[in-house]
Order: sequence, then C-alpha cells, then structure tokens
Amino acid sequence: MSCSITLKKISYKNENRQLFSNIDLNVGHQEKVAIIGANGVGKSTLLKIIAGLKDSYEGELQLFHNPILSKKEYNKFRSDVGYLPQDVNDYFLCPIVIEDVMFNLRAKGMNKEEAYHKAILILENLGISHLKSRVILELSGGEQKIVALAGILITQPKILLLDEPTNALDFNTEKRIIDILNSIKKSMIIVSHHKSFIEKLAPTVYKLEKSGLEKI
Ligand SMILES: Nc1ncnc2c1ncn2[C@@H]1O[C@H](COP(=O)(O)OP(=O)(O)OP(=O)(O)O)[C@@H](O)[C@H]1O
Repeated sequence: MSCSITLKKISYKNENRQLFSNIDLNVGHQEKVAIIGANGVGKSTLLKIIAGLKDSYEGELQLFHNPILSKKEYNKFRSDVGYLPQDVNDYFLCPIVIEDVMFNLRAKGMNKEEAYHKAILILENLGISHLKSRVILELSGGEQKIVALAGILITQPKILLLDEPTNALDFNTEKRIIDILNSIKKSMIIVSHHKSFIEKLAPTVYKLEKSGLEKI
C-alpha cells in the first residue's frame, strides 16, 4: 500500500509522565482515519508529532515513505501537511478573514488578484463568504474554526490533520463541513469525540491508549 503517513513505535513522554508508547499506524494514500480516546490520553499530542510540531519523541515518523529524522527533513514536506489545531486562536497570521485566508498563497508568491479570487471561492464553498471582511478575533469559536480550515484547504495540502474540527460548530455548519471533507480526496487523520461525525467521514477508527493504537 502507498502510505502518506507511517508511524513506527512512536512513544512520547512529557515533563510529568509517559503519555503513550508503541504507536504504529499506516495511513494510505487518500485514506481517512479517525483517532478517538479518553481526555488527556494524548490525541492532540500525537497529531502535533505528525504535524512536525514536536520533536522529543521516540520512534519513527515517515511521510510518503520518507523517514523524518530532523526538522530540516520535515520542512521538505511541510507544505504537504495541513494542520487544524484544537484551539485555532494562536494560529491566525492576519487580523481580517480574507487576508488570513489569502496569506499562504501570497507567501508563496501568488499575485493579489488571484489569491483574492481563490480565497473568495473557498469562503463560498465553506459557506462563510459573509465573514470575509470581519476581524477574526471578533468571530465566534465556530466561525474561527471554519476560517482556519479555509486557510488550510486553500493551499491544497496532500495530508489533513484535523483536531476536533467540529468542536463548536452548529448542526448545519457541521453537515457542510462533513460534505466538504467527504468530497476531498486527501489523506486525513481526524481527532474527535464526536461519534456521528466520525461515522460519516472516516471508515477506519483507532482508539488511542497508553500502550498503543487499537483499531476498532
Ligand atoms: N502545553 C502543555 N504543557 C504541559 N502539559 C500538557 C500540555 N499540553 C498537553 N499537556 C498534557 O498532556 C496530556 C495529553 O494532552 P492532549 O491534549 O494530547 O490529550 P488529548 O487526548 O488530546 O485530550 P482531549 O481529548 O481532552 O483534547 C494531558 O495530560 C495534558 O495535560
């Protein structure tokens, strides 16, 4: 199987305790998997390891079959990985919605008109074009989450890592996000406590325990 993400015997210890050990996982090309587990077991931490935001782990992370042995190595693949954190507050780079959604395209050198056009399209797709001129910090938690998702999807990463993507979304917005994520052909890991959301999106579900990942 062609794998986008491979974890081999990943273990992580924070300042206080061993969070988890022996995590093995293969996420195939365009496969969608969900990770569930008790509060505090380390789901967000595991996602951060895969997102290249933690390097003090044991074991091996591979992206597209390439062992990632250093930050430098990870950086070659960073633009292939879109990470939606559980708390999106600290991840915005611009004060206004449309500017933030355009930011990564502009950073890659795309001209302003094209980046603006693409940003408008993605906001329309996600049903939030009415928010385009709003100040991000004045939006609700749910609105901020969709704006963050727009900023990720616009760069067309090959891998999506979504930490509680439907947390704080109302029923209709959640339904729209499910439809959009279902229509996207990408490798995805979704961390969620939300059973019905997972059932509609991810055919493969793993439970994170201290001693490893169990397929359920
Ligand atoms: N910045 C931090 N500093 C110290 N400890 C932390 C930090 N972030 C997380 N932890 C601890 O690491 C453990 C795992 O946290 P993590 O957020 O990965 O769990 P989780 O499974 O995603 O939980 P939840 O389902 O509640 O979101 C917890 O005990 C938490 O208190």
